[in-house]
Amino acid sequence: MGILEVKGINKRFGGLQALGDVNLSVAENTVHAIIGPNGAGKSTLLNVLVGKLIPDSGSVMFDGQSVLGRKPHEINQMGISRVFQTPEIFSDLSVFENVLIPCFAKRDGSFRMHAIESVFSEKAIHQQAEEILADVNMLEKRHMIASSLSRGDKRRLEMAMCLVQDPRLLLLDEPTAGMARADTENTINLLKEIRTKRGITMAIIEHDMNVVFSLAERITVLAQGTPLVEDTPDNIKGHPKVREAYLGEAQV
Ligand SMILES: Nc1ncnc2c1ncn2[C@@H]1O[C@H](COP(=O)(O)OP(=O)(O)OP(=O)(O)O)[C@@H](O)[C@H]1O
Repeated sequence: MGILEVKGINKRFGGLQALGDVNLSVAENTVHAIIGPNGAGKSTLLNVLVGKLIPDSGSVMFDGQSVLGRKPHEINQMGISRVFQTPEIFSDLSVFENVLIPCFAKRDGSFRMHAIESVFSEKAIHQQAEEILADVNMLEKRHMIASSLSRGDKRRLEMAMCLVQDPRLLLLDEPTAGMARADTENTINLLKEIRTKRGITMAIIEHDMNVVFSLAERITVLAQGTPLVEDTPDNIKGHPKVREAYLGEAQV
């Protein structure tokens, strides 16, 4: 039984069946890639998982609890975080200030403080922000303005902000889209580090097969809204059904 269990998901947009009977099981503490040609339904599936889209039928269970019908922020509080193609950071603020924002938001969202406790908690929050920046190897860049970072480091910063919430499942939507090689490598290493240090389960949508094969332990191939094959990267490589699905696109 996976930490994420998707069963029989169907989603239509008018006459178009974007998802047709999608089943997916993501095991805890693994990196699971969802790949497939353009229009296969990958983003639609991700949007269902984070509560942005309501499917016509099916179920989504996270750690034994139903996700469907919950609002995106409630799903986030359950421990599911999504990372978008473009890092969501505050460009005009420093690296450190960026990480302080979710730290304070977490404190203020969880309980009210008396003034004296608030002062102590502020120290603790600064320490927490430093620890998280150290975790993603960004402590030395804490005073830099976020807009001046490389794309790979922007991704590192965003990931630090995301880690404040202590997610158990990270959903990554093409995390290296549009990146130069060096930034892509930076991001692959970042995700490997987070996986090793924190054991966070990851489901990743990605077109770059180098990224997929560097990170994934399981791969599900979607085509026309339906899972074609689910297997290990070695078995997916050169799989005839996968080649057929990708005909005319990037080689797998
Ligand atoms: N809001 C929407 N309204 C109508 N059709 C949609 C909507 N969102 C997606 N679709 C259609 O559903 C199908 C699946 O789209 P989706 O974006 O999930 O595919 P994808 O696998 O993520 O593709 P890509 O790799 O190009 O991002 C496509 O045919 C798309 O045009």
